[in-house]
This record gives sequence, structure tokens and C-alpha cells, in this order.
Amino acid sequence: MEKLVLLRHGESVWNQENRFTGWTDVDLSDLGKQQAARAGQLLQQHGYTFDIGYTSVLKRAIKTLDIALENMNQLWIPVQKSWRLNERFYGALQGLNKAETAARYGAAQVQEWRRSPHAHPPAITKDDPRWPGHDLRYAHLTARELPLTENLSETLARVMPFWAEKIMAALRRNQKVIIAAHGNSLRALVQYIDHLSDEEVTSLDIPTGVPLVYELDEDFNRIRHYYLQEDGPAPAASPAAK
Ligand SMILES: O=C(O)[C@@H](CO)OP(=O)(O)O
Repeated sequence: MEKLVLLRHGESVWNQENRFTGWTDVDLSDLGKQQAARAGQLLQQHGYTFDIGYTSVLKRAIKTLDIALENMNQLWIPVQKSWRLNERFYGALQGLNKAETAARYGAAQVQEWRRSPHAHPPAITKDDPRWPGHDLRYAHLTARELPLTENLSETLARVMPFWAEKIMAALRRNQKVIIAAHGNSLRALVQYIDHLSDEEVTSLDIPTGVPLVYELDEDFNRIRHYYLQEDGPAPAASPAAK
């Protein structure tokens, strides 16, 4: 039996300000740093050790993994970063306040942009400073890989090669894996691992800074999954999107 731990980054400054974030590289809030430390302490208390960590190229996830590993005294393990684990690219919504956007476009429209697997948020254009083609860390991406907007299905499609080539390969080597990523890149991964329908993934929300443990059989099918919390494991239910 393999154990895989998924960890959404701790609260970011823009989570706190209720702004659409996507690929914007915002930092953790003080609460987010505390959540990351607590996640590491919980993992250590429950005896978790890891052989390798995977994260995105965004500092809120990188720092969450760092802080969690430091609190487990495992900061020394290899960590691989990939843009494929980035948050879903939120297009022209990036930077906007979610409540103000709902007041302008209607709550139903905003909820669809946020949670539907197929709805595209409004796109940016390549002359927009938010276009990742302007950012050195994405210089190796092809024109097709650089998003102008992304829906959840497209996020899943770009997470998948990394899952198959890197993460599953590590699991096959019996390595113990932790992935620190984002609300929507993890929703996409959970949809895949759990075979969730589009309807089920619409109501899936993953909390910040709480380790989500998957116990997998040798074919990487889920045996059990649960959140690791102060008062013991909690079912990985799918609370409605906020
Ligand atoms: O802003 C974002 O990038 C994400 C995660 O914080 O928000 P949402 O919950 O709307 O997908």
C-alpha cells in the first residue's frame, strides 16, 4: 500500500484579500505560514516521512512545502518544482476581488467560472503584463503551453503528464511522496484519482494547509482518503464551494 499526501498551500495574502490569484506569485499570509507549520507538525506526529516532494513554481506552494518539511525535520529531501502543478490560470480575473466580481457579473456566473470544469474565465491578451510569456520562469514553455485563460479540464490536462511521468514513477519506485500545490491543480488531480464526475468536482473544495492523505493499492487505486487534523483523521468529504 502506497501513501500519497496532497497539501494545498497555506492561506495566501490574496486568499485573505479575497482576490482571484491563479499564476500571480503572491506570498503566504502569517496565518498561511502557521497552517504550513501545523501541517508539518501533524505529519510528523503521525510518523510520516517522505522520499521526495513535488511543488509548483509559485512561492505560496514552495514555501508551504519548505515550512512543512522543516517542521518534520525533513528539509533535506529532494524537491522538484514544475509549472504543471501551478494553480489554474485565471485569465483576466487575476487580481480582481471575488465579491466585487460577483456584484458586477452575478454570483452564478462567478461560481461557474470558479468551479465548473468547462467554463473559461475571461481571457487576457499577450500584451497583458499578466501573460506568463513575459515571465522568465516560463521561458521554456511552448506558445501552446502558455495560457491566456484555463478551465479546470485544461488544468487537469497539463497536470497529467507530470503525474504520469514523475509522480507515478516515484510511487512505482516505492517512494513516499508529498505534493504541495494549489486549490485547483489539486482539485483536478483528485478528480482524476477519485474518478469524480464533472458534477462532483464542481462541489469539491480543498482547504488550505490541511494534509490530504491517499492510501493507494498497487495499481494506484484509492483504498482510503482522509484529512489529517488535530483530532484525528477526518473524512475527505466535498464541502460545497464557498
Ligand atoms: O484565486 C485562485 O487562484 C483560486 C484559489 O485561491 O481561487 P478559487 O477558489 O476561486 O478557485
